[in-house]
Amino acid sequence: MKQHRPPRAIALGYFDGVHMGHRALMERAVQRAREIGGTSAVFTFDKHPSSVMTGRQVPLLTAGAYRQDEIKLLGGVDEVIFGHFEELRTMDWRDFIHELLIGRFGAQYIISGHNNRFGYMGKGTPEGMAEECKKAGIGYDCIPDVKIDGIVVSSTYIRQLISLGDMERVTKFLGHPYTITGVVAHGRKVGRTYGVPTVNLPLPPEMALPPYGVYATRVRVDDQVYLAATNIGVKPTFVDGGAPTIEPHLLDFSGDLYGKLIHVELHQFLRPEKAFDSVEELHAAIEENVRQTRAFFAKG
Ligand SMILES: Cc1cc2nc3c(=O)[nH]c(=O)nc-3n(C[C@H](O)[C@H](O)[C@H](O)COP(=O)(O)O)c2cc1C
Ligand SMILES: Nc1ncnc2c1ncn2[C@@H]1O[C@H](COP(=O)(O)OP(=O)(O)OP(=O)(O)O)[C@@H](O)[C@H]1O
Repeated sequence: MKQHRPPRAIALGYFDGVHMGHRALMERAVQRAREIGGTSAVFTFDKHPSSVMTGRQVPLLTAGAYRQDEIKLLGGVDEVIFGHFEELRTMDWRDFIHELLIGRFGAQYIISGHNNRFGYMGKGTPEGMAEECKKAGIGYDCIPDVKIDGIVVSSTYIRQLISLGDMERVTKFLGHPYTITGVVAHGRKVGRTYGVPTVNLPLPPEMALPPYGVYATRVRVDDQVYLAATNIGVKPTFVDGGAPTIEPHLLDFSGDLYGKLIHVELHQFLRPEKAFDSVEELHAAIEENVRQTRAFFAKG
C-alpha cells in the first residue's frame, strides 16, 4: 500500500457549530497526530447529510463560507477535508474506510463519536470501524458522549435552543457564543438620522435564525472587539415585510464597516422586536437596550 507522508489522524463528522462534543474528538485527533508525527484532520461533507437525505435544509450553526476557518480555529486541527456527500453516500462503508480514509487520505488513526454512522445507507458503525481498523493495522478511537447537565451535546439540541432564544444555554453547550458571520451591506441609513447608526448584515440564509428581537452582542471585526446592541428582524416600525437582517449598533465606535467581514456573537436575548408608534419610543427602547448590553458584559 502507498505510504502517506505525513500520516493523518482523522476525525469524522459534520461538525456544525463546533460544539463541546466535536471539540473532544478534535482534541484527540490533535493528540494522535502528535504521537504519530503526522497531521490532524477533520473529514466532513460539503452538504449536510440530513439536508440531502430529507430534501429539507437543516438550519446551520456555522455560515457556509466560514466552516473551514471555524473548524480549524475552534478545533485546532491542521486540515479540513470536504467529501462530496452526494457521491459518497452510495459508497460501501468498508470502501469508505479502506479506499478513501486509509488509501487516499493516509489515515493512521480514525476518531469518531458513538453515534457516528457512515457509508451507504449509514451501515457503517463504530463497532464495524473498530474491526476494520484493526484488520488494517491502524488506530481507532471512539469518543464517549460529552454531556452537559446530563444532556448529550448535539447540533440538533443546540438548534432547538437557538429557536427558543436561550442564548446563554447555547453558549454553554457550544462552548462559545452562537456567531453570525457575514459581509456588511448598505442599509437605508435611517438609524444615523436619530443617533443610532447600525451595521447592516444580511442573514446568511443557511443559518439557524433566533427569534426576532434585540440581543446583547459582541462584534468582532479585524482584530477589534466591540460591544453592540443588535436587532434581528424586519424592522416593523419602518418596513413592511422584507428579508430579516441583523443590525448591530456598536457601542463606543464611529467609522465605516461597509464591505468588511464581521462576526456577531449573540450572548443574551433582551426583548422581542416591536412595531413602535414613534421614532422617539424606538429610540428610548434602544437606549435601554444599550444599558442592558453594557450591564450584561460588565457582569463578566
Ligand atoms: C438595539 C436596536 C433595537 C431595535 N429594535 C427595533 C424594534 O423593536 N423595532 C423596529 O422596528 N426596529 C428596531 N430596530 C431597527 C431600527 O429600526 C433600525 O436600526 C433603523 O430603522 C435603521 O435602519 P437602516 O439601517 O435600514 O437605516 C432596532 C435597532 C437597534 C440597533
Ligand atoms: N456529545 C458528543 N460527544 C462525543 N462525540 C460527539 C458528540 N456529538 C457528536 N459527536 C461526534 O462528533 C462527530 C461529529 O458529529 P456530528 O456533527 O455529525 O453530530 P452531532 O453534533 O451529534 O449533530 P446532529 O445533532 O446533527 O446529529 C461524530 O463522530 C459524532 O459521533
